[in-house]
Amino acid sequence: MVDPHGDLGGHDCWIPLDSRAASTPDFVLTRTPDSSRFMNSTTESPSDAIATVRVIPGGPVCGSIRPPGSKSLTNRALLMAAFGRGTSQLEGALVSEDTHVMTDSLRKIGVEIESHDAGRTLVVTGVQSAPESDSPYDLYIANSGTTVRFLTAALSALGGNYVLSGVPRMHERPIGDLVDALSPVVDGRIEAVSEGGCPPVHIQTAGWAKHELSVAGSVSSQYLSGLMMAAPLASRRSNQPVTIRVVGELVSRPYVEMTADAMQVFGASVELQWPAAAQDDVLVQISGDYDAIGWSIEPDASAASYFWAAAAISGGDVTVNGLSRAATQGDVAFVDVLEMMGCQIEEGEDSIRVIATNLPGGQLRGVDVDMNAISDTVQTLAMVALFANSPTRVRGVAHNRFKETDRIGDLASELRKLGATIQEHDDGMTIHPLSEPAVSDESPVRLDTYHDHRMAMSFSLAGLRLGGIEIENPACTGKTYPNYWSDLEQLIGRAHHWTAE
Ligand SMILES: O=C(O)C1=C[C@@H](OP(=O)(O)O)[C@@H](O)[C@H](O)C1
Ligand SMILES: C=C(OP(=O)(O)O)C(=O)O
Repeated sequence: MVDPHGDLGGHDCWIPLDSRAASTPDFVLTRTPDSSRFMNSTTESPSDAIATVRVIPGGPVCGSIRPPGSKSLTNRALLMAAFGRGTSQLEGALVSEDTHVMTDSLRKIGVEIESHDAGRTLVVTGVQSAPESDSPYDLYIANSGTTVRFLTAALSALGGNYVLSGVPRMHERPIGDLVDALSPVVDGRIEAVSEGGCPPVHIQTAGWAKHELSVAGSVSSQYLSGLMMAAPLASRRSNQPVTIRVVGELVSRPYVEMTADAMQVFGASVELQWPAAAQDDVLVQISGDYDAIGWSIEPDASAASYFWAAAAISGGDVTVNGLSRAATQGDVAFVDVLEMMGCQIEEGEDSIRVIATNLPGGQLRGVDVDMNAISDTVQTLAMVALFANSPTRVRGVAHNRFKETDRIGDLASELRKLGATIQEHDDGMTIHPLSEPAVSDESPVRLDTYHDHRMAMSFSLAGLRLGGIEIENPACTGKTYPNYWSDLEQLIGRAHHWTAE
């Protein structure tokens, strides 16, 4: 028994991940040779695939971990390096489906990307002009919102002929507001062909002909981020700064600040003007171009939320390394919500530790919280809220209905299967404490994940306290975190239970 921090007040804690010598993960996801399915390559043969996983409940989770690189930063960095001047080196990149479809698409249109250290180091040589082709480039973007929205904007500014398509759910995820922003400015045509303005997206342009745009931001901030990152490509042609006006509400503001920060790291100049009054519009002015740089990518803060929540839910003590409150990613603010619920937060120079070992009576408090800025952590919070002593109201996340799945309606359905009382609201939900669980080792419950990585990772947290939770299609974490299950096993110090199809 190792006490990783030395002040755990008599709680039983496991050996911290960082100090466990030569531990071998029990679960490593790899694709089957035909790429059609995932399998656990430590125990399964290529013909098997994983059907469900159960996390075995136990005591407090204590230890430390460094999640893989940020998806949002990796896909921004890839895009800017791909169209920058010279060769950039990205360290600590995320290796996952969302970043794979970005690198794959960029390579397809002629961007040279060398991969080292199993994909965590990427050397990218930028291209400056539209690729030649008689027929459109077919780019597969799976269900990656960042990839389709960032590429749509950038490729329309670069010029060329492209079709971007993905999985069926991607063809239900809106991109109409971005296409409407681009249609009046492109020299050519752009169209989202599925009902309601959803991908596939068809692009055939010779770049942008104008340098003033308006975009709506109430469905996704990725439209504005995409336009901002595309602007330097358009400025090359016009030699004029680009001005973007956001009409109406803008969701997920920290991601726009992240875009501006990252663009400045790559040498572009960005002036972001936030409205002084509610009725004013957000205004962005962009000039300059992208230089080649060396950049080290932060660990993913949305992924970190699962480990911080594991401490809160289990009365444990978890340190996430590589992130501080000064991180570029807004999702580090998830620890503020845990603090409101009663957890103690300790910030190191390059780490954030969540301590829940000294909660009075082990009790978390329910909270009333606007999560518009940190909407990827709503599912994580919902799991913590089940174990609080009063209801939790989540506000400001109507846009969560447009993500990998309807993250309000579908989340409510799955929580109800566990016996929870949930009220659904237009802009969020109320989660009542789980007083009488409808799940146990004797009466297992199978939770659907809707191909949503965050559903799967969040449900694993409920499994730390409740026996019998079977999470279907655990491989869907591959969208942003292929090694989630083995990292969790190592952190909690016990193996999960797997079933094959
Ligand atoms: O810009 C980004 O990197 C992201 C923005 C957010 O999307 P919305 O702006 O659609 O909320 C977030 O949910 C997504 O995971 C990543
Ligand atoms: C919403 C998400 O991803 P995206 O919009 O980039 O597909 C997410 O990762 O939770």
